[in-house]
Amino acid sequence: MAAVLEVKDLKVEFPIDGEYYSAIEKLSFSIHTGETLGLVGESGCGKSVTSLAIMGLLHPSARVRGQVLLDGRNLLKLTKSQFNTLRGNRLSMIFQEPMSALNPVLRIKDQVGEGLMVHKGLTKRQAERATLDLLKQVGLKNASDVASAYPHQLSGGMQQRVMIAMAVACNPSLLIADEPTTALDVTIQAQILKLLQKLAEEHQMAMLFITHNLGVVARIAQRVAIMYAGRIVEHGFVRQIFKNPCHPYTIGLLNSVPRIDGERHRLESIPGHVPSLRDMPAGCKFRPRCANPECLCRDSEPDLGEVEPGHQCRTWQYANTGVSGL
Ligand SMILES: Nc1ncnc2c1ncn2[C@@H]1O[C@H](COP(=O)(O)OP(=O)(O)OP(=O)(O)O)[C@@H](O)[C@H]1O
Repeated sequence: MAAVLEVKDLKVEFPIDGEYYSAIEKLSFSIHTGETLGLVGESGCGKSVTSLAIMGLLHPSARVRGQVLLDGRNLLKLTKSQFNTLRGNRLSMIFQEPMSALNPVLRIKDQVGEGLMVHKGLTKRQAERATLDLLKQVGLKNASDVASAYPHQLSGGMQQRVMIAMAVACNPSLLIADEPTTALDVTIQAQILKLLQKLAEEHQMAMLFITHNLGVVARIAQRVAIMYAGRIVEHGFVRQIFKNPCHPYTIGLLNSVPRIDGERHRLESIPGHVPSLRDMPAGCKFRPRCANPECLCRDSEPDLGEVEPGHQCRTWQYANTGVSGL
């Protein structure tokens, strides 16, 4: 199957007090047609910087190296206007807070319709008809009432459905979903996950699903990349990561996921915190929080190595096994 998105050796640095500090390092992954990759990590691990780099929305002062290939085209080489054409068209994104992405003074039909007119060249009338279809597709039954409403007249779940309608309007190759259910209550979260799953299948989209919650990933993604301090520390199929987690950070994240099988157990949080960019430890970045710090981790950082086909981990145990591709 063809890779829709290939991120190769991405590095992002930000200037702080005149010096550059690295927020993303050695980041490589790919997503194929119809596939969802979950990108998981605590706050400050670099998930948003990754998505902003792909979307071409990083602050101009950021220094970006490596390659971000969408359908084989390196996005890091695009001009601003080429990026503007791509965004909302081949490349879409939905955010945690739909209200911050919707325009409060425009009716829903004008906001959804605008993308269709700009990117698909529809007339106003055609765009209105297509908008109604899209609103129905995302499960909004009273589509014509929703189309005439302003964002504040809709519930959070409805606003998120509208955002999803806008995001899939032009059949993107890649949809980035950044914590899209975090602000919603649990029942609505489940509905939105189901909707995204259905649309990804129907439209054969590749999806990058960003979250801090491994439990959510298990429900929507086929593969998962665990991120810590701007690096992928473990990567594999969801069943591999849940059955055989190998990196101490992944194990820590799994111990902090509430069980849904009803069995009660104590949730453990990982002691310590994600290092800030100016505070990165030498060697393994997780070492200060690790329950079993190995002496080797102090001096240098292990590369990703293969645990089993499709499953890679950044610990010394696997460091010299090589990686057959992500
Ligand atoms: N413009 C910037 N200038 C300097 N540092 C930045 C900038 N943007 C992000 N960072 C730093 O990069 C690191 C990664 O941040 P990022 O926002 O990607 O984390 P995250 O995993 O998405 O967290 P959250 O879940 O809270 O959004 C953090 O240490 C953050 O402080």
